[in-house]
Amino acid sequence: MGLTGGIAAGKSTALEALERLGAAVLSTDAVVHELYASPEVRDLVVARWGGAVAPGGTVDRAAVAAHAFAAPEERAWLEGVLWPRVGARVAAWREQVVAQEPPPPAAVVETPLLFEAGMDAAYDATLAIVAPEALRAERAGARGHAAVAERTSRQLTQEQKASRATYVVVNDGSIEDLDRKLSDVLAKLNG
Ligand SMILES: CC(C)(COP(=O)(O)OP(=O)(O)OC[C@H]1O[C@@H](n2cnc3c(N)ncnc32)[C@H](O)[C@@H]1O)[C@@H](O)C(=O)NCCC(=O)NCCS
Ligand SMILES: Nc1ncnc2c1ncn2[C@@H]1O[C@H](COP(=O)(O)OP(=O)(O)OP(=O)(O)O)[C@@H](O)[C@H]1O
Repeated sequence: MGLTGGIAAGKSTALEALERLGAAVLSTDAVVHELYASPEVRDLVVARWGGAVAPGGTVDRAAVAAHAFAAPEERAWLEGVLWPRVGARVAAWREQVVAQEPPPPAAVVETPLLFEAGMDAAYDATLAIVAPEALRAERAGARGHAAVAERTSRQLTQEQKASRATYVVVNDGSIEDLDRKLSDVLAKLNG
């Protein structure tokens, strides 16, 4: 199942909850983090944007975001580098999950741009995590990501994500509420 949602809607929190409920889980944001730690991807971004994006040899994600969200062609270049590599990692992970005995109740991949990148076609079902705007703003504020407006403008709205998804979970309560809602989704998925 593919899991998505807007910035700070609670995608990672939902993924953790699904893992507690027994699902096999993978986050493409985490895969992207690993890719920046590889010399191959680091060298590609340094070749494009200069040594200041990897001071001391470690990629500075805020510096990458400043370049990537400054112009559509820069963002497209970065996505062209990362998405095929993310896709290969997801495919390898799925092969490993399929071989698990007993099989997990679900295999869930968190992908922020699931619909925008057309990656939803790779899944039997999709799940959108949504939350009221005020709550998202409050939760995102604690985060302090660079270029939030640019990221948001590149994404579908919460309503659009919800209308495309097989399942929708509103993350407006406690973690226990979220667990219960996700447990219902797993029951439907296997029902
Ligand atoms: C630009 C980068 C370095 C910023 O890193 P940072 O640590 O600040 O953010 P992080 O990666 O944790 O992402 C946080 C959120 O930003 C949003 N976001 C990330 N990339 C994009 C993008 N290309 N377009 C729109 N929103 C995005 C998502 O909602 C995501 O959940 C990084 O996000 C990146 O390399 N993005 C391009 C790859 C991509 O498209 N990733 C999305 C999952 S495949
Ligand atoms: N039900 C909840 N109750 C309390 N706090 C929550 C709940 N859901 C999420 N949060 C908090 O809100 C913040 C954002 O949640 P989370 O990181 O899961 O969102 P995300 O959609 O993965 O964000 P991003 O777009 O930044 O990757 C986190 O600090 C998380 O702990």
